[in-house]
Parts: sequence; C-alpha cells; structure tokens
Amino acid sequence: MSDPSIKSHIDNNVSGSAPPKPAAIQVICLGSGGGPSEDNVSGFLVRSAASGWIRGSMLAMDAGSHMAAITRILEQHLPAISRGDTRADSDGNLFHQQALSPQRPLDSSPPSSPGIRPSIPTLEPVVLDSGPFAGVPLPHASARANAAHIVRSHVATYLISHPHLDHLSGFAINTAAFHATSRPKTLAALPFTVEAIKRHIFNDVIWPNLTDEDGGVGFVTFQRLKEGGDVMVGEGEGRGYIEVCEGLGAKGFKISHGKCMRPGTAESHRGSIGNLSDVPANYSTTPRHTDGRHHSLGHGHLPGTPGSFQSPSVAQTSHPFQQDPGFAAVDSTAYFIRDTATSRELLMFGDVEPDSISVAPRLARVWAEAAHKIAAGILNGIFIECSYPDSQADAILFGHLAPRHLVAELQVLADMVREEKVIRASEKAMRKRKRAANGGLAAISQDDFIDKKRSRSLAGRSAINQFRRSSVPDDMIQNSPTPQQPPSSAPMQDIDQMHQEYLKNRNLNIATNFGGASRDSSISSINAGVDAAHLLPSSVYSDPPLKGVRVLVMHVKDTMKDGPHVGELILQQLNEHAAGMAQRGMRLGCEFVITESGKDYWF
Ligand SMILES: Nc1ncnc2c1ncn2[C@@H]1O[C@@H]2COP(=O)(O)O[C@H]2[C@H]1O
Repeated sequence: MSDPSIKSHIDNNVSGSAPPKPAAIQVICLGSGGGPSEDNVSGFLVRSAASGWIRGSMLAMDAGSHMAAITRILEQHLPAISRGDTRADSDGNLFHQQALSPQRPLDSSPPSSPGIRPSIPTLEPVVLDSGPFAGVPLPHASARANAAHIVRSHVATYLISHPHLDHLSGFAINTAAFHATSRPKTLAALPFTVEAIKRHIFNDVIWPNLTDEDGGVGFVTFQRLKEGGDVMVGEGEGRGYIEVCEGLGAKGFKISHGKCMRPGTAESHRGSIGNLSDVPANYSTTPRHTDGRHHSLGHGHLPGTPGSFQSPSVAQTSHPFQQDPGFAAVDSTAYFIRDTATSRELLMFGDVEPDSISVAPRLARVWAEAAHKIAAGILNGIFIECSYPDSQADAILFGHLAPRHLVAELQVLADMVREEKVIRASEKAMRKRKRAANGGLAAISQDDFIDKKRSRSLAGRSAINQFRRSSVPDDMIQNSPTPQQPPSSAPMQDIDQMHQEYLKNRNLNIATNFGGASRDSSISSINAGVDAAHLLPSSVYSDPPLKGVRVLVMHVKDTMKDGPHVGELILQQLNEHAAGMAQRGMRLGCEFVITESGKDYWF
C-alpha cells in the first residue's frame, strides 16, 4: 500500500552534501514522560514507511501510555469528531450524518426506494490527511473505536525495555481488548523482561494470565530475544536482527538502570551484578545465550544471573556507588531497530544511568555499536532518557540521566564515531591508492581482504573510552587531539603497513573478550587507526562527529509544579553543556529534541 504521508516527510538530517533521503522510519510518541502522572509515560509506535499501513506493521516500543494516547491523537486529527459536526457521539453512536467532513466519504448508495427499509449507512474507511496517523484507513466513527482498531490490526509487537510499570501499564491493561484480534500479540524482550512480566504481571493475581504459556488464554505470546542479536539470523549489516514486526528488525543490549539490593540480601528486583558484563566484547557476533525460547518460571535466565565477562572499566572507576558490594544493577535494554527496506536504524533506550556511576557500566558497549552505524550513515536517531535536570544530585538519580551525564555519554559516543570515521576514511583511501597503483587489478583482492577482516566490534576502543570517563562533562572533557595536516602524498607502503597493523590489532581484540583484552593491545589498536588518520585529509575531522544525529530526549519527570515544564530547562542545560564543549573545541554536532506525546518523528 502506498503511503501518502511519507512523501511530505523528508529527512533533513543527513550530513554532507548528499541529497536528502526520503524518510524511512516513523516514530509516534504516545507517552514522553517519566511520571509521576500516569497519563504520559513511556510509549512509542515505530513503523517502516516502506510497509505502509498494512496490518501488523507497527511496533510498540514500550507501552506505558498506549491505547488512550492513540485515542487522544485521533480526537485531535479526526475533524468529524473534534469539530463537533460529528456522526458519532461520545459513545460512538452515529448521528448528524449530513455534516460529515469531506475527508470522510459518505455512504454513496442511492436513496432507498419506497417500500424498502432504509439500510443503516455503512461507513467507509476514512484516511486522515494530517497528524501522526495520516494515511491509515480508519473504519469506525469514533476516535476510540478507531484507536482500538489501530491497536488490534496494526500493532503486532510490543518491544519492552524493562518491566517497570511506567513502560508496561498501558499494554497490560489493553490486553483485555486483545480477544478481538486474529492472532496473538507478541511481547518481545530480552529474557529478563519476559520472565519478570510473566511472573509478576500475568500471574492470575496482578492480572489474568492472558498469555499462551502455562495454561493462559493465548492473547499474548512471548518472543525472547537474544542479547546482542542472534548470529544465526540475517547477513551482512543486518546480521543478528530479529524481525519483530513487518519491515522492522531489532537487536537488544542490556543496560543498567540504577541499583538494587544484591540478590540474596533482600527481596529485590534482581539485576546484573556489578563488575560483571553479560556480553562478550565481540557481542556483535557472539551472543551469550544460545537458546532463549524455552525459559519458564523457576529456571532459566533470571534477572540477576551474573555474566562471565569482567569489564576492565569497573576497576578503573572511583565513584562510591560502584564500590558497594551490596548492590546489583537493575537491568534495562537499549534496542537498535532496523528498517529492512532501507537498512536504516534507530537506537531506542529504556531507562538508563550513566556508566560513570553505575555498579555495572554497560553503556559503552551500546555506544560502540552505535558509533559504527553513525559513521556508516545508517543511524541518525537516538531516543534516550534524561529524566531530571542538573539540579538532581547523583545520589537521587534512581538510575536515570541528567543533562550533565547525557552530554558526557554523548561525548564518549562522539569519540568513538570520530575513530570509526577515521578508520573508514583510511580504508577508503587505501583502496583508492591500491587501485591507482595496480591499475585496478589488486584493488579487488585488497577490498575483499578488508571487507572480510572488517568486524564491527569496537570493544578495545570502548575500553579506552571508559578509562576516560567521569560523571561530569568538565571532568571528562579531554583536550581534543589536534588534527595534523596530512602530507600531500603519503607513501603507499606506509598506509598499507599501518592498515595491516590496525587490522591485526583489531582482530586481536575481536578474538579476545573484554576481560582478556589487554589495555596495551586496545591502545595500539586505537593508535594504529589514529596514525593512519594523520595521512588522511583533515576533512575527516572537520565535521563534528554527531552531525546529522538527532538525540530525542524522553522520560522527563514532570515536577508537577506551576511554571514552565521541566523539559524546557533540560533542553536548555543540554544545549549549554554542548555549547561549552564546542567552545573548547569538542563540538558534538547533534540536535537535542524533547519528545512530546502526540508528535511524530521521521528518520
Ligand atoms: N529510593 C527511592 N526514593 C524515592 N523514589 C524512588 C526511589 N527509587 C525509585 N524511586 C522513584 O520510583 C520511580 C520508578 O520509576 P522510575 O525508575 O522512572 O523513577 C523512579 C523514581 O521516580
């Protein structure tokens, strides 16, 4: 089905001089807040523009706010209802047929013949021409009936970041309407989330067991995702992505959302153990879990199961929280969501705290994965929380970010992107020189060599960046390496040699997990890349690393006080931090946007 709405949405955020690409992914914000008001808590709809509005083409990323928010949006954009010249009353009963909006086609059947009982007019689907749901055929009269239709017909999967209520409550309550769906809804998540929801929500105590496990009625089925993706699925850049709805794949990484009592010390929501990482450094190609499909209550992977890979970064951190052995991290998830048609991606976070104060710092792994995608031009949207303004002290962040932390984390990402861009540019330069030198013949084998060797694990560089971090931007900001002007023509063997060294070091890191990689080998891996960069045009450095990336801020916690919404202050603080860094020669280049319920965002 063609989608008229996509034509008018152009992605203006693609860096460089390339012509803007048509938008590939739409994200509709249903809930942008982090509480305490229950009407606006985390919930988004994601869809591939290429899939149009076919059944099963929408993914709900978290669902604290869900059906009620869709109803609200439709009320705003369905003129036949919002203007009052409606054919539906508040209960959805038809009346005022003659006053329909031109957008809503009337029953076009001829007037009834005398003696024939007038038929009840049949409503034809209406297609909205404005708002986030522009283009979706709506078969009902009232906003709320159409909202239920969208949920039943179009939303296939609920991708949940963690089992906290503000990310789940809408979904749980809406499941009572799933009896009218033709197939079960899928709840997709990492196993720790699935098991928690199964055990603590659909347990016939808090909520009826409407799932298809343990004798439930079958409205909901669970899709247990493998952390870091499933290597058995997909190929090339799409390897590891599991299809979660029509046209979209997902890959999830565990992240940390505060701390709780260490399992065994008290009744607690169990999380990961500090100092232990669940995923090997070569997470892209070696997911930890080999079978995520058959967990059930009482066994399998529970939240809190420690991993077996020790992060070198933790030993280097000094924040008092990280030294407390009585606490474990609360788990959450960051998902990369990939549009199958265009290979473009989004990064959407659940609640998350900065690595600098975490008992289990795991954000750098996600940044490493993201850096490669940003450098490759396939990722330009990051949905991430910033729950509090900077006035919130570290001790009362409860597993969340404040502007100072978000900007510090983005600086880590920016460093990685810069390195990745250098590597890409140097590889490109080498291929070009090889081609020129060998008349194009050797270029083929060299290109093949690079492509085969090229792995996307950036673990070594992640480790290095973690050595640099602290909790406030001023502390973590390093002097930007002054780009050296490249010699006008570098000897080809120098570049070749550096690349061989670089590839050797990178492969060493790929073959060695986080715990095993020595700091020296990580550093030499970076140095090899940076050395190669000295031979490259300075233009590699001239653009800020995150140019073209939009950082969409969510989960802002309303203060429930008079005056401007705290989101305005958070945006101001983010921009001030970024401006301060730019003054010191550390431009990030990204744009900050505070997400709002009822708005949609295109990528
Ligand atoms: N120790 C605590 N004291 C007060 N409030 C808390 C504490 N821990 C968590 N919270 C609040 O509970 C909320 C649960 O959802 P969030 O993680 O979004 O944000 C959390 C805080 O707002």
